[in-house]
Amino acid sequence: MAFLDIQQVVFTYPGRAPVVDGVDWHMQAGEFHCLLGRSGCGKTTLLQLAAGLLRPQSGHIVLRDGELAAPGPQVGFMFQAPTLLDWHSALDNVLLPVSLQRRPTPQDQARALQLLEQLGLAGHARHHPRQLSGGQQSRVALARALVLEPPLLLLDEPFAALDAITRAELQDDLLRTCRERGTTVLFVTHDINEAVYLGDRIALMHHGRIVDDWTIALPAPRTQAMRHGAAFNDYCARVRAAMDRSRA
Ligand SMILES: Nc1ncnc2c1ncn2[C@@H]1O[C@H](COP(=O)(O)OP(=O)(O)OP(=O)(O)O)[C@@H](O)[C@H]1O
Repeated sequence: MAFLDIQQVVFTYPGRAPVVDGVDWHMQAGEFHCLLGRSGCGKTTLLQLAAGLLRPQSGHIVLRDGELAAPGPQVGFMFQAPTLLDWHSALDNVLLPVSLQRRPTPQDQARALQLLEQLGLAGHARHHPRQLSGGQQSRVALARALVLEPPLLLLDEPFAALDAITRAELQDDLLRTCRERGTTVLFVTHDINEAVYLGDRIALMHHGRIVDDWTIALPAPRTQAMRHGAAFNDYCARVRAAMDRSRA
């Protein structure tokens, strides 16, 4: 059985045609999948369904062996904007999902500090968001999404606002951190290059449906040098051609 099983899911906002229109998608534990598609095709809505933030009108979303009914500690999120609390330190921002449930223990603090360290922010735990760069704020948001050690991580264009170099660094940090923890990741992006670099699989969404998908057989761990190789660029060209076909 799949770790995350999206079965024939349909979702419609009131008064509109279905935005998610019969999606089937299956992920095994520890896999990293990218969801790619043009603006407005339904990617964020599908991610919100997978998070339990929206309920499908028909179909099922099964996480491990239970139907997903509501958001919970089994799912971590990160969205495009880091949305940190400016009056909290980086460390307290990372601990926020814990603080909302109970008083953080020394073990929680140690885990949050370890995440900050893994993400290259060891010296910034006491800094406030306004004292951090955009890339550093995104790292804090990523650590916050991981602090409860969710087995499933849902990411919605988390690096879209960053410059290319910072983005590439964060992609490597994300891959390493999730590999070390065995986290299963569903990652929404517009960027073909990003999807090929990160994904074990890519799903292409168009008008609420998955219209194409690819298994990316590049070696793991990914290295920046792979971006210049023939295999990488061949995958990018194939995905690009499918996106061009799905323009209508
Ligand atoms: N709360 C809402 N109420 C009504 N319609 C909505 C709502 N949220 C999204 N939509 C519509 O549903 C469609 C899909 O939106 P969604 O945000 O899922 O697309 P997306 O693929 O993530 O787009 P983008 O890449 O631009 O973020 C769009 O046409 C959007 O206008």
